[in-house]
Amino acid sequence: MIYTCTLNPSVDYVVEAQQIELGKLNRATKTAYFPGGKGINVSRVLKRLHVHNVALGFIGGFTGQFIADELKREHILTDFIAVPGQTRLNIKLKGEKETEINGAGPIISDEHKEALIAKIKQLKKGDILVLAGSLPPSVDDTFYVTMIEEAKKRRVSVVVDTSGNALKQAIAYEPFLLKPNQTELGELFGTHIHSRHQIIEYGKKLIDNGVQHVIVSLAGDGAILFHKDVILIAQAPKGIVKNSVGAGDSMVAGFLAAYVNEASLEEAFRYSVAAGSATAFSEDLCTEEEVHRLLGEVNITRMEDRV
Ligand SMILES: Nc1ncnc2c1ncn2[C@@H]1O[C@H](COP(=O)(O)OP(=O)(O)O)[C@@H](O)[C@H]1O
Ligand SMILES: O=P(O)(O)OC[C@H]1O[C@](O)(COP(=O)(O)O)[C@@H](O)[C@@H]1O
Repeated sequence: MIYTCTLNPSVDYVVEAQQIELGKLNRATKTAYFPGGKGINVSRVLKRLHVHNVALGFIGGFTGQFIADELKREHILTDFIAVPGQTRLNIKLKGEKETEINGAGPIISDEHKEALIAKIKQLKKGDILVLAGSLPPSVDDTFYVTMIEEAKKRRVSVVVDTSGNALKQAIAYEPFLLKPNQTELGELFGTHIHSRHQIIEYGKKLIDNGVQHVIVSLAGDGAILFHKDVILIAQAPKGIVKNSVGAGDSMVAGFLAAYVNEASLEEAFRYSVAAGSATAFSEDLCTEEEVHRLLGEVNITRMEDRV
């Protein structure tokens, strides 16, 4: 079974306006609410690709209830821990440019943290645990390490899609998959990445450190996959971007969906990039139909001689 874990879910409130001027009254032309947070997005895309999974994490208040209701409506299994306070509301402003304001999230007590660890202790050999997104301010960034340690004791494969220190600490545990974007990859090594050459250099370092698969996502420029001695470079399909929120999460889901269906590495990567782009070209997350439509448009080349 695949378990996703979102410590800090969100209701993503997407607001479109012709132009947005700070300090003035702006009128929206369109608004929408989506259940969000990185693990929850992974769960929603997996389900659309017919892969059963369970969404774990903390939810609270009317925003948390909205997430629980929406996932139920989509027939996604959940095992959330209800906490006092409100799940955050993340604002995604779409004017001439995309601007995001992500909330901080509620306070999580030690008792609730322990309740989540108890759920991780129930996982079994062969399960996959996806740890995705930021941590609420009251949760120390070593909490992911605690969860990874419990998962690894049980031979559960761990996927990590977060940033900052939490991501840095995860590397020592040789996760199954990391999906940093270019900025996050640079942060991991305390640098800014400006070239393809640097992406290759730092991607290889992650593999040399024991990470099993690394996908560095490059938004409209596609992605690069690293695994053992293999480096695959994908060009993303071209299209009109409607809402790129969740594109990275869709990549993780696409890769896992193909992996559990025993696809080859290249096919799993193709599926991953198609899912990311299908989400970027959709208002909500991708549909299976759109992912399949884009598969043939993902151009993958192999970088020879990984030395
Ligand atoms: N403008 C775009 N055109 C085509 N595909 C895109 C675009 N933006 C994102 N994608 C797809 O989504 C994937 C993840 O996007 P990215 O923005 O790098 O992730 P994140 O949201 O994690 O930063 C990309 O690798 C690509 O496949
Ligand atoms: O946990 P964080 O880092 O604040 O990110 C949460 C946000 O990320 C998202 O999961 C989208 O992530 P991506 O665009 O990176 O795929 C939104 O649904 C949510 O608002």
